Amino acid sequence: MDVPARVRIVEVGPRDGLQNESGSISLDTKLALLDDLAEAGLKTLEAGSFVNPKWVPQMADSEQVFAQLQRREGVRYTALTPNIKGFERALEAGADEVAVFGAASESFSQKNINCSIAESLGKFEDVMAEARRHNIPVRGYVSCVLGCPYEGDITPEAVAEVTATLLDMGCYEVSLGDTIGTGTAGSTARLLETLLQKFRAEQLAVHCHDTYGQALANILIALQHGIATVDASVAGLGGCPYARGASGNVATEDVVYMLNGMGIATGIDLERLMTAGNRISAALGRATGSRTARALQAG
Ligand SMILES: CC(C)(COP(=O)([O-])OP(=O)([O-])OC[C@H]1O[C@@H](n2cnc3c(N)ncnc32)[C@H](O)[C@@H]1OP(=O)([O-])[O-])[C@@H](O)C(=O)NCCC(=O)NCCSC(=O)C[C@@](C)(O)CC(=O)[O-]
Repeated sequence: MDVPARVRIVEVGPRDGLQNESGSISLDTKLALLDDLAEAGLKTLEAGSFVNPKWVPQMADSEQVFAQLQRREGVRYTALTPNIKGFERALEAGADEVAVFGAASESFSQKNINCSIAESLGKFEDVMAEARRHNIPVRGYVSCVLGCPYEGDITPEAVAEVTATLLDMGCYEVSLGDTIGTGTAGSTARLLETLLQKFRAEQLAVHCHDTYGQALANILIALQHGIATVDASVAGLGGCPYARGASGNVATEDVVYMLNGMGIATGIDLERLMTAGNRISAALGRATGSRTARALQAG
């Protein structure tokens, strides 16, 4: 299959990237990051999450983030909402889109959102009904699609089952989370071959953590299977609080560099994106996790 001519990048750095940081990050730093990312041309920014602040304290100020962010024309500011309480908070805050997040692993579901997969899907139905009433698009996530920190291997059939339920209930797209980054080109291809017998490529996105250095290879496989939505995190920020040792998402800069080289359009300015990555890395007191940024800025 031909690779897509254009790829939409969903920037998850402000949420997935920052949610696991233990030090305090000022509201101004978060707002500057969102502004820098919009300036670089990103059109979908996952700006925060409306979860229990006791479990993910770094996202406790998501209301303030939404209240104070500098909205840009054509940019969608999105948030995670695990249940109706989260949805109500997101609605009140003015999120343009929300995401429900399930898992293909029972153990991960319990650790992450404190309920079974079946219970989580019931909660997402409630979110979906309210979202429909308010015309808010809902994205779905499935975590652990290529491995679980507690259960090990996960079958493509288990992923297909949760994906089907999320799409049936009205998610416009399902993002396939390789939460601990154990997937390889081989396992990604096997997963997608199963999923694409049931779903269209336009219904799927990939969300690759780079823990084992496999993310770009897995994204390339996804592109070759016609998938045209890729999640990424500027400067490779992040890690999942419920998956010990998980590194950040693939760095957005690295994805854009690869796509530029393949002649695939993204609408993103790599220089400006690196500026965004440098600023947030400096604010966090560390070097960027983007190999592209490190190489292009060396010397
Ligand atoms: C899901 C819950 C909320 C269930 O939490 P729970 O404890 O089962 O909820 P509950 O309904 O039993 O309520 C208990 C307390 O939580 C409060 N509560 C209940 N819901 C909310 C809410 N929405 N916002 C704020 N507060 C909430 C509720 O009000 C109550 O407060 P209390 O009466 O004790 O003071 C909890 O387990 C939680 O917050 N978990 C954190 C989940 C999370 O953010 N995980 C990280 C993101 S997922 C991820 O990173 C993976 C992804 C998406 O990137 C893809 C990939 O890489 O695979």
